[in-house]
Amino acid sequence: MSGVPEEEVVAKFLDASSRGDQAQVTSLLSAVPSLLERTGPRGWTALMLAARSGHAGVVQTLLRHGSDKSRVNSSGQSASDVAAFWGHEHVSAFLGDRDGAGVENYFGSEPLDRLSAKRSDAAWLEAKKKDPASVFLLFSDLSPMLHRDQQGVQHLCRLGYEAVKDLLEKPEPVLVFLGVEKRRRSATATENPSEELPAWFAISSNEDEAALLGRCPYGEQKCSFASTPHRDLLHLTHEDAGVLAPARALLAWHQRYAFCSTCGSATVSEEGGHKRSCRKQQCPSNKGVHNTCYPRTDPVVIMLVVHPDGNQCLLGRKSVFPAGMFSCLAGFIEPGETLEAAARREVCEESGVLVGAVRYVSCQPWPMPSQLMIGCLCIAVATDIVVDRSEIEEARWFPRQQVMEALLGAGSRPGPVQSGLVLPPKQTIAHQLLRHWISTAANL
Ligand SMILES: NC(=O)C1=CN([C@@H]2O[C@H](COP(=O)(O)OP(=O)(O)OC[C@H]3O[C@@H](n4cnc5c(N)ncnc54)[C@H](O)[C@@H]3O)[C@@H](O)[C@H]2O)C=CC1
Ligand SMILES: [Mg+2]
Ligand SMILES: [Mg+2]
Ligand SMILES: [Mg+2]
Ligand SMILES: [Zn+2]
Repeated sequence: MSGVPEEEVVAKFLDASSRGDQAQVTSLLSAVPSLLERTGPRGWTALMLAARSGHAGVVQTLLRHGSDKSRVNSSGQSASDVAAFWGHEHVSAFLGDRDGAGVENYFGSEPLDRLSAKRSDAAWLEAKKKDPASVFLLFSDLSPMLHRDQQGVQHLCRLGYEAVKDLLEKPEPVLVFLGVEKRRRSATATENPSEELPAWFAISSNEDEAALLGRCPYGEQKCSFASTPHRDLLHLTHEDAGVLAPARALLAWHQRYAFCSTCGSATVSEEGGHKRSCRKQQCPSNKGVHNTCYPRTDPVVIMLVVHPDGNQCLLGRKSVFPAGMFSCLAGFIEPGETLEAAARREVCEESGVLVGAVRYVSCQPWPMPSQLMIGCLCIAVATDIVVDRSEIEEARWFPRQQVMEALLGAGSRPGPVQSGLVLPPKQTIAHQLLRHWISTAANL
């Protein structure tokens, strides 16, 4: 058995994978390694077939041989999607990927341990600020300083204490303690478990941007400040995006809450930048429990509404979207409202469609400036569309096939695809809700 494998061998290999016959899978692979990525009907690989039947041993063998877990079948489903649909959680655990597509939403990773108890320990915070191992992220008007590495990947610039010392010495610098690095699970035996890992801070400055770039450790040519946050901040690594989300939301809050909303006096930053208290001692906001001194997070519900026929979904477009782009409907949750009620109200207000069941799927911090996007899948009970033109320009039911084709075409940047439909990029929860629907619909 050498050269291009015969169809018969391919069929035997795919069949062994579906049956969970690990011995046969291993022996066929060692004789013909190129079998690994061969596909059967509708683009199903051995990995997808093993995942569908929950054969963890075969899945691990195929992954060890280098099977590509990001590959999708002709319906746009990955092996991880298939395993999740059939409830094989033990299998989807090793098929999950952390860099974009599945399990974790962009802006949602938590690479730092927030250590909230240390925020009120002024001496500890002071020592951490001066620690040469500490990392400072520098922001100018809510834009972080970024640098591009040789592979073209964008990172947050990590500055040391010496580079920002003078900014820290200014009266009341806008500084936020973000947390300390998490200990890596593969810590070596020589590592001291009680040793503290580097602390991270975000600092905002209104100094001239060119002067700030001069502080960059990578050389000012390689660094820049993001000019269009909604676009430029979507191209960081997953971990950097997870640090940026709280940093930007907190700095935006400091920028906007310089005065007490109860009495109008100036406020002062406390607790490592996680609280702003009124300077006037007798102010009611300084007594009892008040939410005026804590950073705000605005809950927004975002819905993928599915037609009762199960084969179409409702998408809308705002007039500011790029040509051809449609996305999930979304709206702020109002005080005293459940997320289910908000989902039904926003869909009805914006499109006239009536929603029945609402099911939570996943959420995403959205630091522009401080929303928490709560993603739901909804089932429509009345499908006539009457658009509220003051909120959205158009809403339409899109067939599953068209969404699938557009998803396959939607990379990290929106771009026209054959179907004419442009979807938001994979870093948005809107995109992930669409993927979720496609992967849990027919053909599995
Ligand atoms: N990550 C993603 O995939 C997506 C994120 N979004 C975000 O969700 C947010 C909300 O979606 P919209 O359709 O605009 O909401 P929406 O349908 O509730 O309409 C927005 C209007 O609601 C009012 N409003 C009520 N509470 C508000 C608050 N706390 N802050 C600001 N405005 C408030 C304002 O008049 C505003 O113009 C957007 O700002 C956008 O940033 C929206 C869609 C996709
Ligand atoms: Mg609305
Ligand atoms: Mg809306
Ligand atoms: Mg609204
Ligand atoms: Zn006050």
